[in-house]
Order: sequence, then C-alpha cells, then structure tokens
Amino acid sequence: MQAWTKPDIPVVPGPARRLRLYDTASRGLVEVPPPVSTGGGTARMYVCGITPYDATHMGHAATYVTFDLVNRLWRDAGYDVHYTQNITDVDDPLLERATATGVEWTDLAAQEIQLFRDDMTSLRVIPPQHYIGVVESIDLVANAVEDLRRAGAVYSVDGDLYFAVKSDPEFGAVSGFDRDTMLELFAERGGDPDREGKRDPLDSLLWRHERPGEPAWDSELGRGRPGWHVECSAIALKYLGMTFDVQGGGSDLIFPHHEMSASGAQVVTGEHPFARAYVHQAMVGLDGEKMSKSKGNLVLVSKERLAGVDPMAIRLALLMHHYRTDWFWMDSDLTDAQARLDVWRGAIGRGSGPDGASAVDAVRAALTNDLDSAGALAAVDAWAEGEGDDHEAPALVAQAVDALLGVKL
Ligand SMILES: Nc1ncnc2c1ncn2[C@@H]1O[C@H](COS(=O)(=O)NC(=O)[C@@H](N)CS)[C@@H](O)[C@H]1O
Ligand SMILES: [Zn+2]
Repeated sequence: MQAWTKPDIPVVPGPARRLRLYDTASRGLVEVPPPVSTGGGTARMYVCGITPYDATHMGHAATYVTFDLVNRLWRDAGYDVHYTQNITDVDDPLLERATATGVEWTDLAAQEIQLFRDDMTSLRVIPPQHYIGVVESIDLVANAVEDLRRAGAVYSVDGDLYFAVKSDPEFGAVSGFDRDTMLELFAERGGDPDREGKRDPLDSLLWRHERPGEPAWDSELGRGRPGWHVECSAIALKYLGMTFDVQGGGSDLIFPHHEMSASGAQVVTGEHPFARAYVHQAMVGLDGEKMSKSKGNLVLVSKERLAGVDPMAIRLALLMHHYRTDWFWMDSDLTDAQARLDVWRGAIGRGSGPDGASAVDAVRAALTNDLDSAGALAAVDAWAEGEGDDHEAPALVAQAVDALLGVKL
C-alpha cells in the first residue's frame, strides 16, 4: 500500500544522544537500540496502523507523532531506520461501520486511508518504508496461521481457528497483567472469552471462516478472513524480523493485541522476544472520556486543517503533553500552540539569539529522555525569549525544531 510523502529532514550539527524509552514489558527505561546492538547501524520499529474509519482523530495523531519522534531521534543519531506500519483494512469494526453507514467497506477503507495519508503529511510525520494492508497480505497471514498449526498451537471451534495461548511459555510477558485483568480487557477489546468449545477463554481468533455477507478469501485454511492479532505478527516478521527494537501503539493495545501479536510470532519462530521494547502512547480523551470511534467523541485533524488551523500548531499542541500521561484535548491547547509558534517564528527571524548549540543540546537531552517533549518545548521557549549575539543560532534552532520535533517554522 502506498504510504505518503516524506518531509525533508535537515541534518543538525552537534552530538546526538542515545534514546531511552519506557518499556511496558520490563516496566523501566531501556536504551533502544541497545548500546552494542547486533543490528549494526539499523533501528527497527513496528507501529500498529489504523483501522480505517474515523481517521485521523487526535488520539491517532498523538500516537503517530510520538513514534515519529523516535524515528527522528534515531535518524539524528545516524541510524538507518526500518519502519513498518500495517493497516487493518478488514476487521469487524470496519465492516460494522460500513454496514451502519450504508457504504461499501472497501470504499470506506480507501477514503479513510487517503484522509490518514493527508493528515500524516500535514503533520510532517515520516512515512514507514513498508505500509502494509491486511487485504494485500492475506496469503502472508494465512501462512503464519499455517506455521502456528504446524507448531501445534491451533485448534478449530466450529470452523474458526484459534491460537492456544498456552503454547507460548512467554505469554503474559508483554502486559504483566493478572489473569482477571486479561479476561476483562479481552472481552472489552474484541475477544470472545465465553465462546463454547475454546480450550482457554483467552485463546484468540486467528482465522474466521466465511459467513454469508462477510468478505472472505480462499486460503490453505479454507475460505475466510484473518483475526486481528496475527496480522501484526505476520507483517512484522516479514518486514522486520524477530527482536526488532520498538513495537509501538496506544496503551489500549497492550492487551490483548500486543501480547497476542508477540506470542504468535514467538511460537512461529521459537524465539523471543518479538520486540526489545513495547512502547505505548497514553490515551487522549475529550470532555472526560477517551476519544474513541465507538463513543464518537472525536476531534479530527482534517476538520481542524479545513478550518484553517496550521498543522504545525496541531503538532505542537500534541507535543505539549508527555506521551505516557493520559490527557484531554482542549481547544485552548491549540490557541497556546499557535501563540508559541508565533513566538518561535519571530525569534528565528531575528539576526541573532542566545547560544544555539546549547539550546539544541537541551532539546536532544529532553527528547532522548523518554520523549520529554514538554521539556524540549521549554528549551526552545527559553532560547526564543532570551537575548544573545550568536548569529548562527536562529538557523540552527530552526533546523533542530524541524528535524527533531518535526515542526517547520
Ligand atoms: N484515544 C486515543 N488516544 C491515543 N491513542 C489512540 C486512541 N485511540 C486509538 N489510539 C491508537 O491509535 C492507533 C490506531 O488505532 S485504531 O485505529 O483503533 N487501529 C488499531 O488499533 C489497529 N488497527 C492496530 S493493528 C492505535 O495505536 C491505537 O492504540
Ligand atoms: Zn497491530
């Protein structure tokens, strides 16, 4: 699937810093890639993509901007970034929305994916090298299910194929949740713990056999369509391989999705871990509730753009919040962000300013410390409000704000 236009990324002089991120699995900061990475000069990341409807709300945007910071910091440190992102362009919620709105599910997916591309382009998010839809990967996913079957991890319930979670000794290592929490979240997030005939209520659907009126594809597994989690195991394994550096997504994916995707890949390969670090964006809400399609309380990037809001102000509004702290979207954030943008643009228009190299290092220090974006913004604020006679500073700071924060001044 076609991704989107890559923004230009200036090279910023001065020493880069190594990135540490909070890893959900080990509940601590980890350096990614590890200092003596076996991967040489490459850094590999998989970020779960959208299910293409109601795109792109500010929760989606927060997630993709967060992992764009990781991408930018790795490039700043000289890594060759291998970035893969999927698109869940066939799944129950998409089919339900298409039926509810009386449109062909393929048309809904196509228009929402295009909207997402436009939004990502306007927010200057660097596109993944591999932007992979499930529909174009049916054989890849079916082969992964076949691999799981050969590993003895698959059984059938009335023709639907399930993953036996007990086949992965590492199951539970991603989330660290207790069983009750797992059962509750599994039921809330698309699982079917109470289905008759399952060996373990937590076993997850790998392949849904064809039902009348539902899309289905021929495969060695029979006619049907993929379950949700295995798609991300299969796509990450094909385009990144095992033990890539970062598996990213929102915190609502910790369980079951990232747990199951990791387990599936671990059983297919017999290796672990699937990812070195599992990194999660906290939830963005509106008026006291999580922003989500099911609630319909969405603030869309495209709506703000069409209303004439500068996408760089939207990006700054997102960066005002730490990625690991749940927050609520406020229109006042946008006003504050626009004001900050005006101050910064004014400051780089001056002939000189305070020492540029130390301001840039302060931005690098904040961002590489678990993406302390608010700290990075404060460092630029301090530079913009200061006085000085460093004539190279305005250009240098503008380059760093563009390359590291993704904000074009
Ligand atoms: N309110 C929110 N705040 C922060 N992130 C969110 C929010 N809602 C969704 N996300 C994140 O946005 C990304 C896309 O969400 S999604 O459209 O529902 N799609 C999916 O979760 C699957 N297609 C992943 S394979 C996911 O990483 C999800 O965790
Ligand atoms: Zn995923």
